[in-house]
Amino acid sequence: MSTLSEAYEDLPLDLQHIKPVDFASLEAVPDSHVWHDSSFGACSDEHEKSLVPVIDLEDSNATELIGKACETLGVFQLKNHGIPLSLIEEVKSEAARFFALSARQKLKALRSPGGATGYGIARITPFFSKYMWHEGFTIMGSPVDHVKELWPHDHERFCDVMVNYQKKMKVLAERLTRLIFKSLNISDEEISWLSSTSNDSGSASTVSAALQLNSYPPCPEPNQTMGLAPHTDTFLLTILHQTQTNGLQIFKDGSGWLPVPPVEGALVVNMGDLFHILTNARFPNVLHRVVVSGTQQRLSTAYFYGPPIDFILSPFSKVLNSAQAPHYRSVAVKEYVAIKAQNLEKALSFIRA
Ligand SMILES: C=C1C[C@]23C[C@@]1(O)CC[C@H]2[C@@]12CCC[C@@](C)(C(=O)O1)[C@H]2[C@@H]3C(=O)O
Ligand SMILES: O=C(O)CCC(=O)C(=O)O
Ligand SMILES: [Fe+2]
Repeated sequence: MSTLSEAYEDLPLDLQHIKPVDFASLEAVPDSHVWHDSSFGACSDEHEKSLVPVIDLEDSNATELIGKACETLGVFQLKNHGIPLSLIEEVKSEAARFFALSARQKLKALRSPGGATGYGIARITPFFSKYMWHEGFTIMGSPVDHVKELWPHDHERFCDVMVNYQKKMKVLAERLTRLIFKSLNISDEEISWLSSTSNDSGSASTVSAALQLNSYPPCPEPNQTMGLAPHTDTFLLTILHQTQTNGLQIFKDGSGWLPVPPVEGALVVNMGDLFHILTNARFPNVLHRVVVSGTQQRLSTAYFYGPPIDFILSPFSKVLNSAQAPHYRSVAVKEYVAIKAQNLEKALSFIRA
C-alpha cells in the first residue's frame, strides 16, 4: 500500500455517516442536529486580543517564533506565506460554486463508503450522537473523477485551481516542516523522508496529503448546533484558510475555548497528532472545533500534510532529555490513520509506550 486513499479503503463508513442533509431546505435545526448545552462549553471572549500569534514568515526570527508557538499553543497564524492571494480567492470561489449547487447535484460527487475523496460529512461523525452543521469535499490530487459528474463540460477550472493549490500548499508545508524541525535542532539529514519526497518522484515516497473544502451553511438556530465537533487533526500539520466568518475555536487547558479570528490574507497552521508523537508530546495536538453563524456561510479550506503512509515514526531521541522516556512506541503512518479512524481521541492511548 502506498497512498493515503488506499489506507482509507479498509476503513469503510455507512452511507448514513457520509450523506449530508439538504441544509438549504431546513427552517429549523432538526433533532438529529441539536447539540445539548452541556456538550458546548462557552467560548471565552475575555481576551480582546487573540492569544494565537500572527507570525510573518519573512521575519528574521520566524524559526524561533514558530517553534515557540508550536510548543505553547500548537497553533499560529501565518502572514507573508508566499501563497498568492489570487489563488486563495479562486479556491474560495470554486468551493463556493460547488457548495451552492443543489443537494441533488452535489450528491453526484458523494464519497463512496470505502472511498477517501468526494462530497460528504466529516469522517468523525460516527463518534458523536448528533450530526454536525457541516458539509465537506475531500480532494487528494485531481478531483476530476468526482467533478466531471457535476460539470461534464466545465470541470477544468475547478480541477486546475485545486491541483495548483495543493502543489503550492505542499511546498509551504515542506518549508514549515523543515523550519519547525530546525527549531528543535533536528537537521535535514535526520528527516530523510522529507528530502526524498521533495522532487515528487516515485509513488513510494509520496507524502500523505489531502485538501478538505468545508462549508458551514448559515443556521436558523446557531446556538443549537455544532459546525465541527472537537477533534485533533491526524497528520503532522494542517494549513487552513478561513473566510471572514468567525467560528474556529481552540481549546487551551486552564482557559477553555478560545476564538481564532480570521486575519485577512493569513493562514492558520496547527499541529496534528503526528507532530505530537514525533516531539514526544512537546507540541500539543491542538483540540479545535467550529461553531456556526446565524446569517453567514463559513467556508474553510484545510490542507493536511504528513510523511508517506508507510513511514514509521517514533519520538525523536533529540527531543527527549536524558531523564525522559518516550511516551509513544513506533508506529507507521498508515497504522496510526487506522487506529485514529476507529478510536478518535483515544487513538494516542493505543500507542502509548
Ligand atoms: C486526510 C484526512 C484528514 C481528515 C480525514 C481525511 O481523510 C480527509 C478529511 C479530514 C477531516 C476534515 C474534517 C475533520 C477531520 C477530523 C475529519 O473528520 O475529516 C479531518 C480528518 C483528520 O484529520 O483525521
Ligand atoms: O473550518 C475550520 O475552521 C476548521 C476545519 C477543520 O478543523 C478541519 O478541516 O479539520
Ligand atoms: Fe481540524
